[in-house]
Amino acid sequence: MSTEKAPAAPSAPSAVELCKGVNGLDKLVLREPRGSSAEVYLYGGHVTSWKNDHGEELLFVSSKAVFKPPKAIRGGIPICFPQFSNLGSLEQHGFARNRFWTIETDPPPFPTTTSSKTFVDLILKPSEEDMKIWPHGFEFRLRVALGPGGDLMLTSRIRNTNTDGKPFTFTFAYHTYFSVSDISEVRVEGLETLDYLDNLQNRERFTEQGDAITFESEVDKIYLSTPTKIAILDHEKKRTFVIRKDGLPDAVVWNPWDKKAKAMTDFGDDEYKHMLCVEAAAVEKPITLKPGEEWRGRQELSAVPSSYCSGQLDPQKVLQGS
Ligand SMILES: O=P(O)(O)OC[C@H]1O[C@@H](O)[C@H](O)[C@@H](O)[C@@H]1O
Repeated sequence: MSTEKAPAAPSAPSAVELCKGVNGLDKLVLREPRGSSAEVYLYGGHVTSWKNDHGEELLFVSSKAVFKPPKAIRGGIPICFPQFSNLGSLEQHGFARNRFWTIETDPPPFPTTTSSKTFVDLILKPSEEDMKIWPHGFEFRLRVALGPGGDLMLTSRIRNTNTDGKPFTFTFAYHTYFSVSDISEVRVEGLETLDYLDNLQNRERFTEQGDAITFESEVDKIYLSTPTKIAILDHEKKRTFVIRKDGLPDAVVWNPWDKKAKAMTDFGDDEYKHMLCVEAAAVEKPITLKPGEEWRGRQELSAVPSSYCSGQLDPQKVLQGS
């Protein structure tokens, strides 16, 4: 009887790899066979890169971003939790974006199975220090997945693990920085005629006009009860980003423009021209969870050639002649 081992099958390159990023911080790199990729830092549970199958970067990260705690990384997809903006007693946008998350190898099953095989599961639990500023037990599970066609999917599951019987309340946002060629050539579709709170005018409530949103000055608005699908059309790049969201009724639209850009130390003076934040969020109606309850909020991003998506060139509409 031969004791020789059969030759090992050639191993495929690992779809998810843990390596060192800027300043030696741990990051995970997800790769899809067709070429798309994503990067996630354990610091902040923060997606810092999403590339299509041509290797083009789709997210904006500032050239001046500081990859050093306690500063949150400027760009990519910071997670705002348990507080959006300054709507509470915590630091701006909460603390999840500047804590170290851990990899969870065997998370509780998802109610629906995703088609993606390229994903990573992270978890954040409060430290003793966190409990002093926000006295609640929670488990925040984040799955970052890359679809076969290059779609980037983020699913958050937040569970109340309080043992004192108390509920807790939070606000939330996926603070996504999209990379755009020229902000003055960009428009956002899906928010027309909606009500919004204007952060630049004491969060006063206004109603958006009927046209797609375009940009010619600073914008900082919280659109309320938005549709599940929002599109960002980048004419120069001939690219459309489609945001699909679930459990996140609001959408924050932010561009700091020139003056605020200059005031931010971790943001280049002219970089506002090349980014736009459209943030799937739950802000107006905070989420309350009783002990044992879990909330789920999901965002799915895709980047498609514009001609397939803009209202006028929708192939269905062209076929129907409307
Ligand atoms: O500088 P930060 O804390 O990352 O926040 C950036 C911006 O984030 C947006 O979501 C807010 O609406 C803005 O008001 C804020 O300026």
